[in-house]
Amino acid sequence: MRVVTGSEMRDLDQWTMQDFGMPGEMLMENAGRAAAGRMLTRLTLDERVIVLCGSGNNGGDGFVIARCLYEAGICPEVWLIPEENRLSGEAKFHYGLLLQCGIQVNSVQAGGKRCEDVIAAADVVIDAMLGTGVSGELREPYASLVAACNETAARVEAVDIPSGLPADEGVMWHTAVQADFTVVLAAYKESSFLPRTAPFYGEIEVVSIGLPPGTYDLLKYERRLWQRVDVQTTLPVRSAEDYKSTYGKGLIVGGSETMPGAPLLAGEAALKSGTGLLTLALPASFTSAAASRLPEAMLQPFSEGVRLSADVTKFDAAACGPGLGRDEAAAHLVQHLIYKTDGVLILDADALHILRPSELKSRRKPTVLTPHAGELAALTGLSVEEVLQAPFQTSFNFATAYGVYVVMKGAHTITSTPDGRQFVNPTGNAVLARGGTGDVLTGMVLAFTMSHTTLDAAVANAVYLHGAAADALAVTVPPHAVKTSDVISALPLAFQSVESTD
Ligand SMILES: NC(=O)C1=CN([C@@H]2O[C@H](COP(=O)(O)OP(=O)(O)OC[C@H]3O[C@@H](n4cnc5c(N)ncnc54)[C@H](O)[C@@H]3O)[C@@H](O)[C@H]2O)[C@@H](O)CC1
Ligand SMILES: Nc1ncnc2c1ncn2[C@@H]1O[C@H](COP(=O)(O)OP(=O)(O)O)[C@@H](O)[C@H]1O
Ligand SMILES: [K+]
Repeated sequence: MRVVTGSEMRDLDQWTMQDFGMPGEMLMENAGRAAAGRMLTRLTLDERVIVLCGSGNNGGDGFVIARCLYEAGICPEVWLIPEENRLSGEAKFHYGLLLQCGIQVNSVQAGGKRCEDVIAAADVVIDAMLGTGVSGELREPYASLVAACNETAARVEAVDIPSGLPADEGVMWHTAVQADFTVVLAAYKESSFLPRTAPFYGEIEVVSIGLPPGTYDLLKYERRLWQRVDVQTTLPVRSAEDYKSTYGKGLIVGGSETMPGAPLLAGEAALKSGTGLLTLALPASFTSAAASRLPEAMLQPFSEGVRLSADVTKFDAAACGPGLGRDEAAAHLVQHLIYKTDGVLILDADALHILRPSELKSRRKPTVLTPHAGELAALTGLSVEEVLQAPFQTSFNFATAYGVYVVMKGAHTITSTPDGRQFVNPTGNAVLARGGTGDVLTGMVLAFTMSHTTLDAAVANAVYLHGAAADALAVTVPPHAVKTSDVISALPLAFQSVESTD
């Protein structure tokens, strides 16, 4: 399932109409009919339904939806917001069809009965006022109608985008319809994954509108949801012939006097995600505690302030950062790993604060960075607010500029590849909003980079299953009564959830 910007969506529509030859009226019929189909699964014959139609193509979808509801025996009250003469193109065509069916259309501009009062008295409001074409502050009468939608007790179902909300990240916006459901046309829009804008969508359903196969390949960059089926088709199957080294030799470097637990969480997660041979490089003062907690791991003690004695070239993959601290010795360690490791290097937590980004360009083997918004802000010199406003662009820019994978963590983690593709993660919940869950992810990424055929799948699958473990926990335990190591304990449930055939 693709994730697009407003302008990419317009390109897709244009290619479908001009190059593929599908008339715009047909595309709009497909869109409206598909949206109506979803809405009809919730509508009952006794509900008072109002369809609000704007002047652009989103309004055109509203005319089609109204006609489809009539076909199904539901008589919505249709309201046209602009003057009739403002309609053009496909929207005008479908307005004409609606009138030919003998369906009455009320006009907001005509005066008399107030649309706001009808919205207040409705059971269901279908919001086809504004879609991807919205720009700037909402003008009247849209601003008042959006406010009325947000005051009514009715169920609000938006078409494509809740009116007023931008399709893209990074756009200033003012107010928007708070929908209960949004039937998204063809592809997710970026704003459905951003912390500030996602809540306006309510529950999202994506419908196909008949874009021809291969259309998405014409877009310059691939940006898509990483779904269960992707995990199912890329997760390696363990074979009876496997040996302990089949899944690689992994190294985790981290820990300091004040944060001894972080590398242990990463280590336990790596072991529970398939790693056969794991070495933990930790400050010498707590290796005995580590040995009793993780007897499966080998240990490389280092005295704080002293460099790592292990030959890092012997490892297939290394992860560095959890609990490491940010002093000069830690910075030397990170630099040492950047220059000396001969496999995949994963940098997380403190390592992200002390690395010099320019040094990443010297790496000949892949590098994976796993920052949250604050860490990506530190890496890029932007503010956290700027990163949160444009997570797609910020992580894309960093990944492509430095040739690294960037896993920007959040409620919808975005993985960017060095060549500019992006995968959005659908799993996870607020169970993960607690200290140490990022360390767990780091261990999983380490394990998966050594077991998977491609690094894209390794990173995206680790993120997916990390979230799936939290989802499995959330259905069995109240989210308050969880600690981070419970997420590791739930990993078998996460693996099972993708292995089952239902
Ligand atoms: N062929 C296509 O392009 C298709 C488009 N579709 C629909 O078309 C939508 C996009 O259509 P449009 O590009 O016509 O744009 P919209 O329908 O989103 O809105 C454009 C109209 O809104 C007005 N407007 C913009 N900003 C405003 C503001 N701040 N305050 C008040 N009015 C404002 C503009 O004057 C313009 O008339 C999609 O979201 C989707 O619902 C679907 O029908 C599928 C096919
Ligand atoms: N509300 C949430 N919904 C889904 N995932 C979340 C949420 N909050 C945090 N996460 C996930 O939890 C992890 C937190 O990582 P991080 O911020 O590095 O924590 P720490 O440094 O304490 O380990 C990330 O994988 C992030 O995507
Ligand atoms: K809308």
